[in-house]
Amino acid sequence: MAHSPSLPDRPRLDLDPDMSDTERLEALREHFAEILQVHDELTEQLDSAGSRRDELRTEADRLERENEALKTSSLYIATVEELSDGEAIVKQHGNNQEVLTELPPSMEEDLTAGDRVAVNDSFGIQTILDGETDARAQAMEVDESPDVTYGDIGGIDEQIREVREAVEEPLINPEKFREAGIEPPSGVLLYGPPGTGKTMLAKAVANETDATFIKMAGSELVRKFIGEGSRLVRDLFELATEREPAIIFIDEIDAIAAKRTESKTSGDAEVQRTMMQLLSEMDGFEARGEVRIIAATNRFDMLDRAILRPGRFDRLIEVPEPDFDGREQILRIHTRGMNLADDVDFTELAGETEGHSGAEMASIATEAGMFAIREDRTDVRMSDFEAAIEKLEEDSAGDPITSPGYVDYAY
Ligand SMILES: Nc1ncnc2c1ncn2[C@@H]1O[C@H](COP(=O)(O)OP(=O)(O)OP(=O)(O)O)[C@@H](O)[C@H]1O
Repeated sequence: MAHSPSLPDRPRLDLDPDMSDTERLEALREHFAEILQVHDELTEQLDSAGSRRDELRTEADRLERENEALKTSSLYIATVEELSDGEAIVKQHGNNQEVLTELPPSMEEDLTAGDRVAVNDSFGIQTILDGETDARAQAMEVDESPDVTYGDIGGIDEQIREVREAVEEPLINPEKFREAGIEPPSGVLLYGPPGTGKTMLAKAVANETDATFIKMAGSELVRKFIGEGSRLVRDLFELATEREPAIIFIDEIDAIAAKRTESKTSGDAEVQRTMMQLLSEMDGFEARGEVRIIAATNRFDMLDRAILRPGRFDRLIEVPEPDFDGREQILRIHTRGMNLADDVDFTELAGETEGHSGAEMASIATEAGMFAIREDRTDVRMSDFEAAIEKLEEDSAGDPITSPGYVDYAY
């Protein structure tokens, strides 16, 4: 904080009774001059205090605006663990951080331990969530306008064409199908190894058709929302109908639609109920208008064939690992914004990355950029890409899931 400047000393007037009139006059003149000087100094201090006040006012306005923005920004989800005397211990979901927070008086009566609440950055409780809103919000990722385009996806042009034909056409030109007297595919299943662009494809279709993208992960339904699976599947289709045109994307569908014999959770009636709900939603699908459904799996071999019957996921599209040209294209896409040195040779890099997925090609590009930054350079060189490939191979050597040779699925 700035200190206030000290005030000038008050001028003293010392008049000696023995002074002559001339001396008195001189002393008075001097005193007057001193008073004028003090006056000037005080005026100057007043001016600078005035401008400091203006500065503080601007700062206060800015803080107020920031405060408003904070109040309206995103909230975190937490669970109330204990309540006592106007205070509560809440535990934030995700990072499990526990915090003691003061209760707003208006909420004291309504809150009980175990309630789920929305808290702001300073853990102030903003609202009490009902269970339904909370699970729905957590289980589904809703994106009104995803920004992925077909141009961002490399090496799977044929798959893009097939998805456009099966999902985009029926949404944009439904009359074409009516006139030709054919039913568009009900659901599209994308299958293939991890990180090959399946999610990107679904997002790009939503973008291209101005549809809302609604994603649900099968594995989360089984792991996180035990007992809520079938209700959430119903909610998923309900939400899509509310937001149509919409693309429903069910990732890792094998988690809820595995063959009984192979599923680890085969005995789990809950998983079975979730799958039955999905099938019944899909069977009543035609009436739903502008909603299209895409699912993805890395484990095609595990799927219960019931979900592949006509009227359900009846268009299967394999999304394989990128080939030589695909890897080159993906690298080009992910280095579009980079400052590349002249020696970067994409063809050579594509040759050195056999067996790597699209996601791995993307991480090679990012890692190469990091190597350049670490060396304080702004251009990314061939040697950075080579170091990035080496790092990726070292990192995945001990990890059978991401290592290039992983072929645990059979089609
Ligand atoms: N064909 C591709 N073209 C460009 N980038 C790609 C491609 N495939 C993967 N990527 C990169 O990898 C990331 C992950 O890809 P995506 O989520 O689409 O894979 P996925 O097939 O859905 O994987 P998973 O089966 O693990 O869910 C993308 O965000 C993108 O950066």
